[in-house]
Amino acid sequence: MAPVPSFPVKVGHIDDVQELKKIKPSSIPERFVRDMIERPKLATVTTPSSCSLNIPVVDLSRISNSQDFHNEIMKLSTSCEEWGFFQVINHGIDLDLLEKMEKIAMEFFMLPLEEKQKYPMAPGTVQGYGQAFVFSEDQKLDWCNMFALGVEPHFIRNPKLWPTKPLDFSETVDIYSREIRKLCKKLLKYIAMSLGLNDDIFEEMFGVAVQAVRMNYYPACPRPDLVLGLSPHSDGSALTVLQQGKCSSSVGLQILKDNVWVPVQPIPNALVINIGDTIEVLTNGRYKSVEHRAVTHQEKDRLSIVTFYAPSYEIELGPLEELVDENNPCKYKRYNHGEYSMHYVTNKLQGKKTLEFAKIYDN
Ligand SMILES: COC(=O)C(/C=C/C1=C(C)CCCC1(C)C)=C/O[C@H]1C=C(C)C(=O)O1
Ligand SMILES: O=C(O)CCC(=O)C(=O)O
Ligand SMILES: [Fe+2]
Repeated sequence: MAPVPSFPVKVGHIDDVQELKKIKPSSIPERFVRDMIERPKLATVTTPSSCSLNIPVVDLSRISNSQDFHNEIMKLSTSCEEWGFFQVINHGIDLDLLEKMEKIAMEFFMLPLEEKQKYPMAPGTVQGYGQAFVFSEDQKLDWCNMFALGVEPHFIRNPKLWPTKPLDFSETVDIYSREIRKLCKKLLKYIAMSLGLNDDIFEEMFGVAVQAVRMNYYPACPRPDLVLGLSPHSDGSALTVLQQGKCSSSVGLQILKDNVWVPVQPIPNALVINIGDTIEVLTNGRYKSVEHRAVTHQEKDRLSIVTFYAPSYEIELGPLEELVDENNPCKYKRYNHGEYSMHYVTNKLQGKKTLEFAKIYDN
């Protein structure tokens, strides 16, 4: 079963940030204003050390070339261990398709509010148009409009939430998702190789993988120093593939490395990949599901298109025995992924707190 909370959720009024921007309020509504500790530091005051760091870039064409294979797989391994994030170039996905996906996502967000509200995200759920992960009336809100759809397997789809406008929206999401699915399978093979495991291990274990797509639209914000585009979180997926909008050039994604928020500089035509909680658990913490967030910009808007790729809800998982020994004692319990998904989607985004579900604390 797809994870859906069964309890009633009262979230209060949630302002649509695109509409807010149009009425130009004299101040930012209180529900969006973050406590001091959470507020992002603007680029001008970001420490120089964090600015000079860049997440690694993995070139997939080098992995399929026998001469470069070893070095590139090593780079993939270091990226997953030290960063939990990397950008892939030469990923093989048709650039026109990426562009088309960006175009239809943008066209959707530019529709009148009444049209978008035909596909509402019900309080406490994660599919449709609105704000996900809001569970109470006093919870702070993100400066973001989201539109999310379950894609695979088909039973997680809610056909009522697939828009009829723009006309080619659903077809494009389907074609795009098929290509991203192939990429995820390929990446998981390489990740398995980088760990010295059988390259089919994840594919065989995952069953029919769950796949969802979320489009995040962050309008420009008059006070980016007070708000967050997206709250800090780690992803509950095995892998996440993130496409940053080309038209919107603002840098918005930040990852937490050694306690510093490091901005991810978009590389044209690259895709950002991050390790999700499932791979952290399976690798017994060797590959990290890293906390990340999005910030907004005073003048520029930003779009991101995010695919979550995860095992079937039926599977039981825990650290792979090959990655547990006396030097690396088992850090996570075994659990059912459907239960983890339910836990993930019924809790607010709060850094790495959701993964506490699986942690063993006594070693
Ligand atoms: C920040 O994370 C998410 O929005 C998210 C949601 C994914 C989903 C949908 C949009 C539709 C129904 C399925 C699913 C829960 C996957 C993250 O996805 C992660 C979280 C879990 C758990 C997971 O498996 O993928
Ligand atoms: O917009 C971004 O860059 C971050 C999106 C993200 O982390 C998510 O949707 O889970
Ligand atoms: Fe994320």
